[in-house]
Amino acid sequence: MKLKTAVIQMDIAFGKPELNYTYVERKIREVTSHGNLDIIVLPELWTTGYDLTRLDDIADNGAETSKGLLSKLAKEFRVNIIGGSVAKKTEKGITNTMLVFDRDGEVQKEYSKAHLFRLMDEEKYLKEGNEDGLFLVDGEQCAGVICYDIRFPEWIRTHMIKDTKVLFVVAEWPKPRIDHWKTLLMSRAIENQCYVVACNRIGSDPNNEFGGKSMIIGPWGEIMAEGAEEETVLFGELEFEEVKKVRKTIPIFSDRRTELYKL
Ligand SMILES: NC(=O)CCC(=O)C(=O)O
Repeated sequence: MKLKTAVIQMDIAFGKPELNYTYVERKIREVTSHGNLDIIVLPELWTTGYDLTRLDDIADNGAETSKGLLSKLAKEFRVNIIGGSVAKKTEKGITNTMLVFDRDGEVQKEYSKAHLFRLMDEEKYLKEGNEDGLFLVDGEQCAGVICYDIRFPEWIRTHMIKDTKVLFVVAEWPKPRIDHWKTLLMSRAIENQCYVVACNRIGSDPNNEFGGKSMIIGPWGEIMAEGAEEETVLFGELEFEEVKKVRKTIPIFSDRRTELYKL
């Protein structure tokens, strides 16, 4: 089975959810008009950007508005949507939450960022998640994590030992560390022998310039598509048989010596 995937690398209007909703709807209508797509991926915090000091006013209550829009589009175009993440207002606080929809527009997963990034003050305004990022896409095991999460290989590995074939990464990764971004994504793909589909934003906000370089990486570590620093859509086909082949050639999952690993 081959899944045609589109990664929407976009700018985000700082603290202006309405503008971002309009933009994302237009963009999804545009990419789906190019032909049959199976998966669409959006970046981190695409409704608000990192306007953290105003989150009390602009975070999405229960993520209901974001869910309404993405569910409608997923159903209309019969496409899976890895809906980046949004600032979700809950009774316990605001979370940075990934929303995943299947082709019927049903929510398949909500994953809240487990590792909050202090360099961008996340811990002051957001509550961390405590659940895994596992979900199925068309019946195949996938996982999703958010930006800084990729610096924790042990967190990613806990997802990968479930025979997970694709790791989706949604991000707002700043330009000064874009080499880390690329190296970390490549490493996660090679060490887990999986596809990595990573969506970063471009543009800037009052505190950061973001680096783009969204990527689709194959299970052998090959770069299948890479964005520049401008608005773009990356396309790639994910073929689950490829993951099986790589894992058979170098069987790292069965060669693991977990009795030696003291974490
Ligand atoms: N939004 C984020 O989590 C950014 C993570 C980051 O920049 C890093 O260097 O890690």
